[in-house]
Amino acid sequence: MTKTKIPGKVSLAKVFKTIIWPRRKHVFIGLALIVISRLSGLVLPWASKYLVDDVIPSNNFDLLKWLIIAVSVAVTIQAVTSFALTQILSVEAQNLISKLRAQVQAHIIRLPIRFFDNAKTGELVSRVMTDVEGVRNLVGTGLAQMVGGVLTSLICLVLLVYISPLMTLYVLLPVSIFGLISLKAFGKIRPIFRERGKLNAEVTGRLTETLGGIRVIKGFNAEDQETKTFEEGVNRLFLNVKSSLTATSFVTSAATFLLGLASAGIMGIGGYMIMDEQLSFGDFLAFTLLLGFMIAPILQMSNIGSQLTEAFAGLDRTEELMNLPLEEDPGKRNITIPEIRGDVEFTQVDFAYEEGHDVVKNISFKARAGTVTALVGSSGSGKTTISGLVASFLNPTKGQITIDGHDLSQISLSSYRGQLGVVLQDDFLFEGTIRENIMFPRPDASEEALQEAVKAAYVNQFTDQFEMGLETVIGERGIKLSGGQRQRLAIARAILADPRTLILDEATSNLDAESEHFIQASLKRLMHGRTTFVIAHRLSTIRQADQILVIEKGQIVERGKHEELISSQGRYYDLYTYQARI
Ligand SMILES: Nc1ncnc2c1ncn2[C@@H]1O[C@H](COP(=O)(O)OP(=O)(O)OP(=O)(O)O)[C@@H](O)[C@H]1O
Repeated sequence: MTKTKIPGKVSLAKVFKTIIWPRRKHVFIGLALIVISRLSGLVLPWASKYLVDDVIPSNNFDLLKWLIIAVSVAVTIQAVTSFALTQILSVEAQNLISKLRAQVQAHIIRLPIRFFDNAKTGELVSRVMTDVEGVRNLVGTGLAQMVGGVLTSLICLVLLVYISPLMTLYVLLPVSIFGLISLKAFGKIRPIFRERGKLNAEVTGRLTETLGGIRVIKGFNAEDQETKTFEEGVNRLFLNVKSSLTATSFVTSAATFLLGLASAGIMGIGGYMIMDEQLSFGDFLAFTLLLGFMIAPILQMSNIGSQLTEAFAGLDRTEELMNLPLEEDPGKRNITIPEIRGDVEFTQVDFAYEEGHDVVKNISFKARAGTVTALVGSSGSGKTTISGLVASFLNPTKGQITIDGHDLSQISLSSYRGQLGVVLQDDFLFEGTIRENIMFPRPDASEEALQEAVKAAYVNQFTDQFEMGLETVIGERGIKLSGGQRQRLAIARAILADPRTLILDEATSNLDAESEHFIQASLKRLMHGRTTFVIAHRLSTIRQADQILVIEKGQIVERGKHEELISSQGRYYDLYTYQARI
């Protein structure tokens, strides 16, 4: 095989150790079956020799009967073994694909938020679903066919030599040339396959975004633009496939030509030898048939070779992802907090998305357990970044954040986030029922708890009017609900999750007075008794806050309660008066 020679992240040894060896039972059974299958396949050509040389000339009906029985048994064995082979190997390969997909998904979902800032969703989807598919060629019938093919070729070779060493020698020359050509060709194809995986992911990624943003695209009449971008993407994909097709078709044509040449030669040499009585008719017939059996797997090799190349290219890309370090590092995050009170403290915290460009600087404040801290300030001042630091989505580049006195960077994320709740502006709702969306952080919550949350967030105010009530399906991202309804649903979800610490990014949408009233009331209920950080846009929320932090250019420029800040007539007063962001 050519694969070991090509520089790549996944070596043949590693694939053998991690993918093939753990499935050795399946692979060995598969190989045994393929050997049996191929050996029984040889009975037919070998029987022809006896038919022509022994049965026909001497009218040997008894031998004819045995020959037919032998061929029928062999054909039956062949059929049964190839069926069993597919069952065992293909099923195991699909099983492996499912496991790998689950592993890759589990890894990706545990990568830090920063990874997702720089990745396209659709591209990641393609990496989970498509990149691992190639392994079916490693565990599935691809590898078995290849090994079986090599074996059949070798056995045929021995039989060919036995029949006529001279003709065999003549055949081996073009076959060796073909072998060299295909080795070279597959060396060229692997990088093309790697590139194809990348292109495929890019094109799928863009398409997913386009479909997700269909309203904006239609709103700006940008359909043509999007179609053009997509066409460019699929065209690049086409060019990639085309270049690999050129290499594979070259291999196939080379095979046809060289092997055709061999057959013509055999005709000549064989014909001459029969006339010269060095070779019997039966031998000639068996030689030609066996030659076919020897060559067929070699031809198949070009196909299997590209399948295996594809498998390796996909595994390379998967390996790249699996090597990315996870967000949760048990070596570093070794404090488990079973139950938090919710005292949060920032001490001289800096954070930069890009090295050297601090987005928040020297942030110090205390948020006592159960209090509400409102973050206000103009757009881009760093409010979301600070709340991301509280959620540990981001880690300070300098300074320290503590929860109940423990350094947040050392607390195990699962123990912390299990007690954290987030309600974001563009909240995550998925295709499913209202009930499923509310229960998703706590799928085992009781019906009473659910009903309580539904009431506390005034969700029943609108679900009662739906024919299906809580069982109403809301469409992808909650598209079938109004903005206010979506907010209430997200609040009900957080109430049901009952977190100790809460991050709330208030939606800015202007709602009618009644909706506004329900949302204010449900927010009040949600924030009660929890350490809350709220990026606040509602005056009512800000008035309730125990402390307001006014953020400008990543720094706290003012702090205090609403009345205090109004009376000091500083930045907050300006914001409040001009209603710039409040
Ligand atoms: N993922 C990111 N990568 C690089 N820079 C970012 C990223 N997210 C935010 N920034 C930058 O950090 C700064 C602060 O952004 P942040 O989102 O915290 O502001 P904000 O106060 O929440 O703004 P808004 O009220 O408009 O949501 C901005 O200048 C923004 O461009």
